Amino acid sequence: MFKSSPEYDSMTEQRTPKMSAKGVNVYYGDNHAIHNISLDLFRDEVTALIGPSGCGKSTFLRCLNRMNDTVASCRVEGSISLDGDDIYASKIDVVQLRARVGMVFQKPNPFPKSIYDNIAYGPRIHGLSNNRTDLDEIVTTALEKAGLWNEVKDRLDAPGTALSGGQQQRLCIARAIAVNPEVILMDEPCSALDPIATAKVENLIDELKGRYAIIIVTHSMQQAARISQKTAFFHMGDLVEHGDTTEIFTSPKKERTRDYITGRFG
Ligand SMILES: Nc1ncnc2c1ncn2[C@@H]1O[C@H](COP(=O)(O)OP(=O)(O)OP(=O)(O)O)[C@@H](O)[C@H]1O
Repeated sequence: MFKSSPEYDSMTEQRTPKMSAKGVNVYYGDNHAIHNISLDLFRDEVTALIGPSGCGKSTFLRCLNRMNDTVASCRVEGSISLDGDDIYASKIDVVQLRARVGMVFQKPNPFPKSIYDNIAYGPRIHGLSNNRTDLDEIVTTALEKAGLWNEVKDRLDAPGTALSGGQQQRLCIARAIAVNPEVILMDEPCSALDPIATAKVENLIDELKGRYAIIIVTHSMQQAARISQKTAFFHMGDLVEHGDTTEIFTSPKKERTRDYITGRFG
């Protein structure tokens, strides 16, 4: 369905974005929620979306795997591509798209199934395993990558919902990983977690960034500074500024960004 593309174009010596948004506008009925957003997202990088409540961070994030399709009043204009292919094209299979562009939500949401079946569900419906041995391997690997294997290996049949909040969130990350995504979207993945569980998820994000493009919505500027390489600052539906995280936090170019990061509003 999609053509594969190199991460790096040796002719132009430029990195090819994994995903690219161009002129994206989103409306909920008459509410023009985000305005003309253009942003490139790269593999091997964590991009943090920051900004005050209601500025459109989650709306933009949800456009990247068409989660907004589920909101009846929502209209998306502009273009968003994955490896150069328009994800809003009519030929696109949205279930496949959401496997390639996985999502982790604010509140851990394991299925009411065993730990094993939480992970095995996606690979089963996407036909990624031919037999139980393959499936066992996928489950083990996903739990290892999510840093959860040692904590759950002796109780794979226990319900996912019986894990602690932090473990549940890592289970949800393992579930996203199990279907071989290329991009992982995270919508405030630590906001329901305590500081220790947050630190584990942040370490995990850092380990995962070498394999995926990760885009994370966070209310915490400290978290954005700790875990992201790129930061995009949204305000009232505008993408005000985007660039290297260090630069955004130490020498922002726009006054609105400066005011936000210095705590003048937000
Ligand atoms: N499902 C929805 N239906 C109608 N309007 C919505 C919906 N989701 C978001 N909006 C509106 O879109 C605008 C942007 O909201 P969004 O949730 O994207 O902001 P946000 O920056 O992620 O906020 P927060 O940090 O509080 O989660 C707001 O005006 C909000 O009321």
